[in-house]
Amino acid sequence: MNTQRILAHFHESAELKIQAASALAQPISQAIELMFFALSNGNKILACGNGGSAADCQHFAAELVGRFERERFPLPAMSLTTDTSIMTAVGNDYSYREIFSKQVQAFGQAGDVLLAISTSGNSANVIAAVEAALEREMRVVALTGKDGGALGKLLTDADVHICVPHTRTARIQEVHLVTIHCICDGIDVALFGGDVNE
Ligand SMILES: O=C(CO)[C@@H](O)[C@H](O)[C@H](O)[C@H](O)COP(=O)(O)O
Ligand SMILES: [Zn+2]
Repeated sequence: MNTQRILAHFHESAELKIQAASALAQPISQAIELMFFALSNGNKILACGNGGSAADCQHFAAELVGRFERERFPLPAMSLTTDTSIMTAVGNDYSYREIFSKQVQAFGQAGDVLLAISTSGNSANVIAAVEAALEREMRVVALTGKDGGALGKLLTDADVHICVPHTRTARIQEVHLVTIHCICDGIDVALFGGDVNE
């Protein structure tokens, strides 16, 4: 295969990351503060998203419960994308739209944070989860792209919207991943101070 396409992917991805950094640094910093505040007060983080974003949720939860770059105690984060019995039962008996919102209603408590990931901001099940979270007085950190979709419009001033300025799903997901790593690093720095890579 012509390597031109491969080079184009790398270049577009790298250029977007550089371009998005200045726009996203502030909301990412707010997301770190919001999550650290919740964790410091005995609250937890729930995460939901579809497809590649489901994988991102699991990646994030693994880094909080296990570790990111430093040894530390486990932090309470849970991906709502992993229990196939819950998801198939709710999807089958109710609707696919409710597979995350029912779990938010079951596990979410006031003060918890929902990490809602959707590149379009228009996935009905992620939107329903955000609505359920807001009803429970949880805070929301939304990772989106494009124009933030319907999800972006639901958020309040107490929530954080990290909207990647691009239209291509794959590129948006790649920026979501570096954002997740920034958040994990920021939580570690908030816990322990400046780190090895400063
Ligand atoms: O990873 C990819 C595409 O790169 C896909 O699996 C993608 O995540 C799925 O099509 C999702 O259903 C897209 O949903 P969303 O990001 O618009 O909420
Ligand atoms: Zn993907």
